[in-house]
Amino acid sequence: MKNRQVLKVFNKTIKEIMPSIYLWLFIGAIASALNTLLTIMIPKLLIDAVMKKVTISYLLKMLLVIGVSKYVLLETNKWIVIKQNNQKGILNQRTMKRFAKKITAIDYSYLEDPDILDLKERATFAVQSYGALEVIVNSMIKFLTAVFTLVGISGIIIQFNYLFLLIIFVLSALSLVFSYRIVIETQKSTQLVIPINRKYNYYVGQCLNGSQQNDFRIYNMSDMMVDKIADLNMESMRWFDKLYIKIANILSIQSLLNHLTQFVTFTYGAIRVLSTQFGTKITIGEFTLLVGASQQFSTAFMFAVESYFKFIESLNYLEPFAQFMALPESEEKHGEIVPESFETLEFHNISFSYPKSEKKILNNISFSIHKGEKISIVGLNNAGKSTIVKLICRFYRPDEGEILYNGRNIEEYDYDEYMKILAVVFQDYKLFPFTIRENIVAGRTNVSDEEIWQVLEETNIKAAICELPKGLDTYLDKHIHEDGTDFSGGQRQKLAIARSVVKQGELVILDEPTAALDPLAESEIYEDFHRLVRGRTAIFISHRMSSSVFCDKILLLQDGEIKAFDSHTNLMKQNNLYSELFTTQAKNYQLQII
Ligand SMILES: Nc1ncnc2c1ncn2[C@@H]1O[C@H](COP(=O)(O)OP(=O)(O)OP(=O)(O)O)[C@@H](O)[C@H]1O
Repeated sequence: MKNRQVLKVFNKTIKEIMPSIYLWLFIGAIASALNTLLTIMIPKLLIDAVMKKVTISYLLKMLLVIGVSKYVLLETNKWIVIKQNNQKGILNQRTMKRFAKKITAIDYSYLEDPDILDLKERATFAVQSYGALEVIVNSMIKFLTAVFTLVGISGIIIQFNYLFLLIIFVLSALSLVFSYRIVIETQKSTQLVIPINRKYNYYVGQCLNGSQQNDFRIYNMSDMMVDKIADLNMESMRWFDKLYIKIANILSIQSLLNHLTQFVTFTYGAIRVLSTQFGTKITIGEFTLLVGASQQFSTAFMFAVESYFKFIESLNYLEPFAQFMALPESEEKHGEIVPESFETLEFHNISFSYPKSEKKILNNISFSIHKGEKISIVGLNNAGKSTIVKLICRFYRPDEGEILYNGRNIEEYDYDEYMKILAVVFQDYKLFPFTIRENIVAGRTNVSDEEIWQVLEETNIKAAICELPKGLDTYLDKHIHEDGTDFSGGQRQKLAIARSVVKQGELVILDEPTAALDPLAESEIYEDFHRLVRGRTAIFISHRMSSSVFCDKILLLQDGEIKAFDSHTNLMKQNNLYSELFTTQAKNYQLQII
């Protein structure tokens, strides 16, 4: 992405979340430049007045005017800086909010794509750790201030001699070439260190993760992890050491150039005071003005170019953020039709491979589910069962074929409206750090406590919640809420199932919903399954074959193809993977009973 496009995204983001910042930026720059110019002028005005032997009252009036002007400018500057800082704080908050919203809105497939995950990581670094938007605003303030100051100072110096202005300009420009090198070197090193830091943070995260401590202890991983972290730390330090040496060398050359500028200024000023060699003689007051202007010119010039490069550098940093923000959102792909009540869901010659993968996960599969049917999808690990769920959820698009809901391609439906049809418990379902009620209701309005308790009873988790002092209003994560609760895996799974039931989607999908349940709870869920989904259409995925007995039909998936789609009774009459899996599991259970 080019800088111009990144700037466009920046501009769009600012305009959307805080357009007033531009106005404050401009006013602040003018006030700051005026303050600098007045500071340069004051010694000249005072010295000239003293040299001209003005009256005391004139001098006092002059001091009063200067004092009041300086005070007003300083107060204005202070007030503007407070305002700007306040706005920058709000800008950061709003940017993160915007970014978080984008993450939830982009196409799901992106969140399983390693390149996009890397981009998200870099974008997070840009806006959170580096604060790219704030850095850009800061560099804009500095740049504008420096440009306004430069214009004023150049106007002063040119009154003395335009050649002198040229010399000061060339020396300042030379100094800046070295500043540019510092920016480039820093940028290069930071980019190189990002992958090392990512690994470092990953390993540190693994060490801090409480849930992994059991394996750490059993397999004695502690020393290996600590060594790995130390190695990565050393690796990043080596990069930074190299960078610091380079920067130190560049800074000493810059310092030399600054001394040269001072030498030229004082020599030229002294000649102008003492002789007419380079023009008419100047007063001591004008000499101080020349020296002050020359020093401020170098500083302002340095600021202007440095802030410009900082601006460009921040645009580079912001690039991943801009790229991420430009990713298409799921909602952008949707149609506008509001789906009607569930009648059929049909896979029509569907083939699918995951993005950036050659492997065909589903190969020309076709099947249909009718209203009220309970379907079990059965297959070995990696057969593509969860992939079917992801396609139904529109997380991915099929490469070939169509998925039809009530005879219409699911893409034609309004995304949010289509999502309302689905009540899914994923294999890796997540509950959120909100209250039990908020988790279960999940954004639905008008859900009565009675309804919630009824579902909780059916999913066998009511008793555990009743025991909690705050009941439904108990928070689900003790890490964040001290008075929260940490349910067991099985209890959480029951809550996730309850959430899907409360959602009242017309198509219920349970992908391995009972993996963390004990055998009793599992058997209750199976038995209650029909009641839980209350006559709705359901797709059920489980490796526990006994669950299929409760379903109307079993979809047998093997090597990306459908090998059978029939009832349990019919499938058991044949010799197929399903009957093999079923009898093997049943035999195991019988053996265990014996
Ligand atoms: N995001 C992804 N990118 C690339 N490949 C993927 C992705 N998700 C899944 N796969 C691959 O697709 C194949 C099918 O996975 P899927 O999860 O659909 O199988 P499954 O039948 O549900 O397996 P299991 O019974 O183990 O849950 C697997 O080989 C898996 O590695």
